[in-house]
Amino acid sequence: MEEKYRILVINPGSTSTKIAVFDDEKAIFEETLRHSTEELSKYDKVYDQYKFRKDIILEILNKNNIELESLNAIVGRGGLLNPIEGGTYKVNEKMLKDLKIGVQGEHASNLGGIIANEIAKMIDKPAYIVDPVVVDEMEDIARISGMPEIERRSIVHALNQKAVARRHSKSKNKNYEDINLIVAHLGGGISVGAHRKGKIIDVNNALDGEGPFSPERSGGLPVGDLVKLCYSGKYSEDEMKKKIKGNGGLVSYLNTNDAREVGEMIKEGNKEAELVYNAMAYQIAKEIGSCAAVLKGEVDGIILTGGIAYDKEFTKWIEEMVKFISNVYIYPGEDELMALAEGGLRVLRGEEKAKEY
Ligand SMILES: Nc1ncnc2c1ncn2[C@@H]1O[C@H](COP(=O)(O)OP(=O)(O)OP(=O)(O)O)[C@@H](O)[C@H]1O
Ligand SMILES: CCCC(=O)O
Repeated sequence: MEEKYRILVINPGSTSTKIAVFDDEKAIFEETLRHSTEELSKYDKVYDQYKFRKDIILEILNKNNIELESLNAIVGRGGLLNPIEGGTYKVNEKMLKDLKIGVQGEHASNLGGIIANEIAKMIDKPAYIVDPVVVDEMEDIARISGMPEIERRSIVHALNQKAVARRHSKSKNKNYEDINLIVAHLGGGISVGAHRKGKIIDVNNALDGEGPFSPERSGGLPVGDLVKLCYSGKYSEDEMKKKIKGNGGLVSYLNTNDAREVGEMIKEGNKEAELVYNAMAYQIAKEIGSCAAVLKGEVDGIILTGGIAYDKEFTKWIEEMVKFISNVYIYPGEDELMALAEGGLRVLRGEEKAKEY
């Protein structure tokens, strides 16, 4: 009989930690632990939160009668490590060091590998991360920015993009590694990736001012005007960074990062809201068009996923602009916990070898 595996998965976000325990592909419980600004403001750095978050996870496992010893592995969401190719990675010392210092910056997901490792150590079981946001499968040609001092980087919702792309391929009885897809993750940040035969060969950097604007990020900007604003004396460096990430996009025009609220504004006749929301769809469609060029027009499907993909009117605007390229498929929301479990299971079952960071 086939062996069964029990996996704890941990997905730390900026204001929450989502956890679940899976018996093979079946979630036996799932919980979102919310952290108030007050709780988190005690900590200077993201890394300093790890013990606080780990202790709550252990408490919840205990409350749900999950014996730590019953777990076969712990899988955390991977963070801003050095660029790596997609897959499941064993947490090792070098990774822990880079997650701790935030080698490419601070991000709540840096805690995923750290907490997974801490819990795994208690029971002498392996800890893994899967498809972190730094998955980098870009081709050399895509790295050239046009200014030698600046190289383009891949920062992408790889976990959800790859999980949805695999799920879609399976539904079409194809291997992800045999087809070409364009995947647009429409969340708080937006990344649009060109997937060629299982690799994301180009994508906009979703954290740092590339691609479409998003609910709270500016996306790409006219650079001359941006330089002028930086030197206008009106804003500090931190304030400028905040205008690009955090207070950019929908927030800067409409004072909300909630696409549902924008939908309500439009229903109430707010013309500015309509124009701005429409512009976000327009920029996403343009980015999909760029990916189609990267894939030389050989596109087996366009996938829209993430929270905003629930908005049928919004996805219709995009579809109208890009359906000439390929069929559009909608996978609303994200299933990152399941994606983490699937990544762990592929290794435990010997279908994939864990990679070394
Ligand atoms: N039913 C819905 N209809 C329209 N928009 C929605 C719906 N549900 C969520 N959203 C929007 O989706 C956005 C958040 O998406 P999501 O939850 O994927 O992002 P996140 O996990 O916070 O960030 P990220 O995906 O960048 O990691 C918000 O703007 C939210 O308003
Ligand atoms: C791709 C970066 C993840 C995020 O939106 O924070």
